[in-house]
Amino acid sequence: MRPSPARLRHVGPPAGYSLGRVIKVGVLGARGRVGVEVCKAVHAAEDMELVGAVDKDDPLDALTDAQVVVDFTHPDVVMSNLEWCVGHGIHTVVGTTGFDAARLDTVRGLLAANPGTNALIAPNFGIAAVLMMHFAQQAARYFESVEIVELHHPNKADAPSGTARRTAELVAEARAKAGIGPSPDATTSQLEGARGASVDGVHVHAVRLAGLIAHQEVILGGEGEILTIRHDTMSRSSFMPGVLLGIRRVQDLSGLTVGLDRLLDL
Ligand SMILES: NC(=O)C1=CN([C@@H]2O[C@H](COP(=O)(O)OP(=O)(O)OC[C@H]3O[C@@H](n4cnc5c(N)ncnc54)[C@H](OP(=O)(O)O)[C@@H]3O)[C@@H](O)[C@H]2O)C=CC1
Ligand SMILES: O=C(O)C1=N[C@H](C(=O)O)C[C@H](O)C1
Repeated sequence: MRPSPARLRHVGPPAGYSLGRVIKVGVLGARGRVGVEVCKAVHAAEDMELVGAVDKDDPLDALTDAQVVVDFTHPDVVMSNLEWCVGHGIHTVVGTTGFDAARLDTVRGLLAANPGTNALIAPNFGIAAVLMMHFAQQAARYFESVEIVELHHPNKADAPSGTARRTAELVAEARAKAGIGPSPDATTSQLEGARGASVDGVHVHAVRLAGLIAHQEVILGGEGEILTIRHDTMSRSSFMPGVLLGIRRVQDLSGLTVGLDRLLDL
């Protein structure tokens, strides 16, 4: 028998896990591009039951029976969704983007007021995307220059992407730890926006283009050479193994966990 690749070992039910234990799952954003995939994946999982599928203007009460709610909605509504779920003692797995340090602190406060309720918030549930971020963080300390280009479908609400923001934070953290200063840049005259947004000092450029799904390049430059780390999402089904892993694990976490990397052996 062919050995299963490590990525599959990480995403199936853990060894010793009883398939008799069915997790009741609700989905917020159920008619959205990702929400539809989540409903299909939960429905197909033997150890899960889809007990509520809610979209814009549907009553949240439809989620009352859920043990875990998955949220792929919109940065403008995710905080009130979280408030409702945590207030009802329901664990959450959140893919919706738009979380900065202040929002994460608010979530920590909500969870502290409802002990025993946990949340997993991840800017990207794709295993390859998580590895791309991890490799970028590892490489960051060896290069003088770094910039990030993220490329997405034109219906995306936020820019830059949550993944690009998080990658920039991780890269900036690694550079600071290694004592590397800002990337060299002698620009003195520019059209506003030409150099992208600065996230913790790392320049991030956002492309919105018909035909794309979700893609990112981290470009690192040093003496006479360039390293490009690129990730391409070819289908939104790629997020599902990570989402299912989050659903299976969130009940055993403690309070707030940020990033799918925290559930993997990286
Ligand atoms: N972490 C990850 O791996 C990934 C994260 N994302 C993020 O997930 C989010 C959703 O992405 P995507 O599926 O493409 O977006 P969509 O716009 O396709 O889906 C969002 C859905 O949520 C609905 N919605 C809006 N408000 C509410 C509400 N208050 N309650 C319930 N449902 C609501 C929307 O309805 P309507 O259209 O009527 O407004 C829509 O059907 C984004 O923030 C995106 O960046 C996306 C892919 C992967
Ligand atoms: O909106 C999307 O499509 C995606 N959003 C997430 C992000 O903002 O990083 C994840 C992925 O890039 C797809």
